[in-house]
Amino acid sequence: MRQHRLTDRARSASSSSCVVRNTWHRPSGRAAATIKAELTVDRPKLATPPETSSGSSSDGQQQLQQQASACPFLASLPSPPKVNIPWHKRFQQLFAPQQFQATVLGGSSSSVVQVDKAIGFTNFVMPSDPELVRDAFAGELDGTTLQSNIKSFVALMGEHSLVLVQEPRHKYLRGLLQPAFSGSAISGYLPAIQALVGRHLAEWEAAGEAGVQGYDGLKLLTYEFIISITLGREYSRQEVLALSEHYKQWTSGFLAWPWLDLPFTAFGRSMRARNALLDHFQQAVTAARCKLAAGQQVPGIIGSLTAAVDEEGNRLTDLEITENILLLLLAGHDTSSTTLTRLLSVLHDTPEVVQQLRQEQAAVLARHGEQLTAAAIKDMEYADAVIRESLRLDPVVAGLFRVAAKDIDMGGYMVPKDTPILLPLHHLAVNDARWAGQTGQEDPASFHPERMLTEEGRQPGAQMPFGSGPRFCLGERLAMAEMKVVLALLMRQYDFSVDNNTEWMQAVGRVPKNGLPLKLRRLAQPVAAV
Ligand code: HEM
Repeated sequence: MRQHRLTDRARSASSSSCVVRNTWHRPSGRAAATIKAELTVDRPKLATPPETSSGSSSDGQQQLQQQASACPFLASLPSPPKVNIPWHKRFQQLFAPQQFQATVLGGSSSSVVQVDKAIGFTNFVMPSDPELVRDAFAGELDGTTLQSNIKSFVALMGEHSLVLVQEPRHKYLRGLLQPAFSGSAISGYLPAIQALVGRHLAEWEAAGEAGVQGYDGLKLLTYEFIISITLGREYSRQEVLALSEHYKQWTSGFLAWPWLDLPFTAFGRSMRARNALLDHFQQAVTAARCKLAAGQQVPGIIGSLTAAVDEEGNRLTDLEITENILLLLLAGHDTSSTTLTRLLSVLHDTPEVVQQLRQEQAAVLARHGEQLTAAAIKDMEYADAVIRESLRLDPVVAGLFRVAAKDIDMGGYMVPKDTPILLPLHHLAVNDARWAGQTGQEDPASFHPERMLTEEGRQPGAQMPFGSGPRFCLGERLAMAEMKVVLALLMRQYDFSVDNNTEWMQAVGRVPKNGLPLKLRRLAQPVAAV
């Protein structure tokens, strides 16, 4: 069905006419043609939004007060239909975001809904159309949306953190960080990644029948990975564990009350841990700058960051580098470990997928040899599909917030300036229209990597596990390379089993309550080139 979507964007607010840029939403989801139209609109009566129910409307009589926009066109639009979510269900937002999103969107066929404030919880609008979600991501570039910042997050991340700075500073900073994540940079990290993953697999094998806690093992692996690839050297286990203690203390502050930065408060302890991490990174930056000054190469992401220079010859300051290394620790650690944990769990139950992965490795070995080069990683199409399919069913980042930077038209509804916009990434991924109505192996609820290899499956569809727009995950290629190295080395040399008899709890993504006990046995006949 052809749907009309007016996005934004009042230019003149003072008269009864405003210039609006119209975009027409095509069912293909491709970027729409943009036309400028001069609209002269009589200010109509303000619309009262229809109310939809999640089965729990407070009194069924509530009428939303539409906030009037200064732009007559925007003022003529209705507010998104309201969904009433009882207070106790609002906690799902924290502990079961996927269920929360289904609760909010389940009862409405509208492309956008709104939810009121509740004690301790913000109000927000939630778009259910993937193209509106992409627009909200992209809106940071044309000033219609902003990244949302919460106080504790700003204090703990630091004002130079890429994830917090707003446009146009964000674009500038990202441009300086980008080379550290280019194809050639990742190619350079691959030998270290292969050696590191090989060491961890050998340790798990050495645990024999006692096995290891798979989730903890993967967390240690991805932590060591991000520390050593970022700081450009091998770290001893002792060093990794010491830094990991600071990391845990630091991240615990994200849930703490952020106004009392004192030694005995959780937030204060978290800030101390942040400082300890920054001190460590500062020493590494100083050493890297000395090496660069002496004309030596500095390996790792830190080498790229200390060498980065803009068109006018400006470099990143020490604080910009150290605060962004802190961000990489956060962005690149739990995300990959949770995805890999889910992967081990699902592969345990799908031996036919394991078999396919092994066949692919036999072919990759034949074409590229033992070394996992950039070409070999690129050649692992099936492993790529397996990871993307796992992220479809369980995107680690279940949802993200943005804020309306001004009054905007979202799918034909008026969303006032400063309204939080909750982007339901999990709900979109599992309800992707590409697989709707399929049955058997292809049922949308089934793990079926082959769907990702079809022409349709190669398109992004409603799946955005790495986000979209100007803040699309900077580490996506590095994360995919890391996860493919783990899959490749595991499949080539080992048989494995996990204890899947567990509940999954919400943390950064869903994690196993039982720690996912894991046993690794070396294959009697390792996968060989064919
Ligand atoms: C499975 C693994 C990963 C997933 C699912 C993931 C997901 C995401 C998502 C959804 C965003 C967008 C956030 C937003 O729009 O506000 C993001 C941003 C980001 N990610 Fe990842 N990520 C992963 C791994 C990594 C790794 C390994 C690194 C670095 C080593 C990394 C670095 C970043 C950075 C720096 C940003 C901020 C980009 C910006 O604001 O411009 N990520 N990631």
